[in-house]
Amino acid sequence: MLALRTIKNISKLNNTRILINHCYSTQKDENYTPKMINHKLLGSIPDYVKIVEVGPRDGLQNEKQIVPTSVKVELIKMLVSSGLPVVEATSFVSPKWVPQLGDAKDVMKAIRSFAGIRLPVLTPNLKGFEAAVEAGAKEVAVFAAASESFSKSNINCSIEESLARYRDVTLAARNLSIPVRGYISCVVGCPVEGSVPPSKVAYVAKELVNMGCCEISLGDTIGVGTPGTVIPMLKAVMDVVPLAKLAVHFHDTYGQALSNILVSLQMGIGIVDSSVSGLGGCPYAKGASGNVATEDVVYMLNGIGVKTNVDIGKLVLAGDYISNHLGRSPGSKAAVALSRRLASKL
Ligand SMILES: CC(C)(COP(=O)([O-])OP(=O)([O-])OC[C@H]1O[C@@H](n2cnc3c(N)ncnc32)[C@H](O)[C@@H]1OP(=O)([O-])[O-])[C@@H](O)C(=O)NCCC(=O)NCCSC(=O)C[C@@](C)(O)CC(=O)[O-]
Repeated sequence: MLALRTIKNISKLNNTRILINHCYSTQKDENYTPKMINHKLLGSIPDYVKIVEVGPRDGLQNEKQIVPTSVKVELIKMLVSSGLPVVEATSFVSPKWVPQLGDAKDVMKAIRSFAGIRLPVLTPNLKGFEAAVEAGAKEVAVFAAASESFSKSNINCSIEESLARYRDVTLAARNLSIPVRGYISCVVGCPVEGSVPPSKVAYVAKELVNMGCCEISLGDTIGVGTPGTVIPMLKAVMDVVPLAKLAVHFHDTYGQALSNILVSLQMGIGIVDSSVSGLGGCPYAKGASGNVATEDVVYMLNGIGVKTNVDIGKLVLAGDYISNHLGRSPGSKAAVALSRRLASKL
């Protein structure tokens, strides 16, 4: 495992980029519309990317060994301190289905007073929504799928039944002025059905927007996508949903996540989901690996001059903290390389 002193110095390696990030600290992510810049190598891309950190939820939900609530809370605190604008905190789902997140109420109660940060939680139905609001959640997310088989195995109902449930959730949320994000799983491939038609993804996305979801996160749940399948899917969704509402959510099973993110940026998308240290995987998507690592995303965005406001050194510290707890090496190549590079200079 990496020495604390080593990691604490990583910020210095990225000195120039971090200065740029601090200059950008006035960026507001509410009602965020990407401002495009003409990149001399990559064409038109957003000048700022809003990173939605999903580590404490998507990252941990598949871990067999129960992580203590205090560790989850400390992880969220460290992620918040790195400058991330949104940290998805937990899920108000059935503890029988996802035992790891059975402490959602306690996590939410411990973090709800954190200032200047958005801490959404997943809610699969009205029961979850009501519990989340009672625990202090100010933002929620619903999660549908573009594949019938996955919908059934993940939330025990058909796509249409899930949309009906989410109409109830979005209506209740509107009455309380609570923003709702909509996830779509299996946007390019399903573990049971194989490839998924872009028109199906576009249909579900439009339904979620029509019921009031303010953002649509397009999830390659099993990480099978390449630019060859991601581009047609994004085109179909962009025909029916405003670009500013779209986020991408790539798992890195086949090592394609960064390429897929890059083409998404080139298509104008400015919101990217990722998980610290590459943690993650859906308990109902066998064989799927973790989400793309937040450290790797920030490293790439720093390298192409796209702002995020995130301090990569602090992010590496957070990744090391949770990896230490789980007893494994950090799952971010950038984190490992930055730490080694710094260690060799000490
Ligand atoms: C949706 C349900 C609840 C349906 O589960 P069900 O068994 O069909 O629900 P039910 O309505 O028949 O209720 C059964 C029991 O669950 C309870 N229950 C019912 N609702 C809740 C709730 N909200 N919170 C707590 N308890 C709940 C309910 O009270 C009852 O309790 P009992 O009477 O047996 O004691 C279940 O299937 C479930 O919880 N699924 C969640 C699965 C999950 O969390 N998957 C991972 C998240 S999605 C994901 O990771 C993909 C994503 C978003 O990251 C994007 C991507 O990568 O693709």
